[in-house]
Amino acid sequence: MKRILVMTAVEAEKEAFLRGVRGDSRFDVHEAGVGPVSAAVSTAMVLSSSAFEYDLVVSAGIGGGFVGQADIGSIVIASESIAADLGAETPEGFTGVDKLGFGTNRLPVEEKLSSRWVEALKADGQAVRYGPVLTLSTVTGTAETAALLAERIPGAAAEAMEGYGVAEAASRRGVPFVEIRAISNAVGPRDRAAWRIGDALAALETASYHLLEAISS
Ligand SMILES: O=C(O)c1cccc(C(=O)CC[C@H]2O[C@@H](n3cnc4c(=O)[nH]cnc43)[C@H](O)[C@@H]2O)c1
Repeated sequence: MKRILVMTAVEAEKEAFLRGVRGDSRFDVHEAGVGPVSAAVSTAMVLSSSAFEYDLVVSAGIGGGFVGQADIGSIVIASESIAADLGAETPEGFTGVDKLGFGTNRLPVEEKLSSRWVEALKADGQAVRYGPVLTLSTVTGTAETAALLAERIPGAAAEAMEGYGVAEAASRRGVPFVEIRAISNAVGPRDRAAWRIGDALAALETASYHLLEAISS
């Protein structure tokens, strides 16, 4: 693999990723900003202006883990990226754009690489989960919303705010996509005191190191 574009929301995530890949020159890491729109626009701008042809686009950062799926400090590698609030509120509950007939709110990942990444992390004894990662414009802040999301998307492992935007931009250019989330908090009642951002950034650094192994195997 010759050239990999990595999009993080903020600088702290970018720095953690760069530490993990030991400055490997195949990686271009950019800050995308917080949220799906900023992430999509930033990714599209890099892809359209870069002198490089990228072999892979990665959305990397911290995220919330669904209780029972991904503990704080663990890693989630996305099995798919889901725009979980892209749709309509109806009397029967949320209906996604796919069911409304307006396209899709699920985008695929590069599965072989994602699986190799999971195996490399497991071989190193890291806590890792392979499952759907939700992209939302609003951070879940109640147990009720967390339960609704988990019911609507069985197996949902993590939520964040950028992955689907990055995936959409990559998809438009036909570039394979993967997403990694290092878990900083539990999805549910808002409790900023419970965040473990430092632990999540350390996990993100470790995980990015194992991406080196996954792309080489
Ligand atoms: O103010 C709060 O209660 C709160 C709780 C969790 C996350 C936030 C953020 O503003 C984080 C935004 C930033 O970090 C990613 N992230 C991390 N945890 C989550 C989450 O549980 N749900 C969604 N995004 C999360 C996200 O990708 C952003 O880049 C505030």
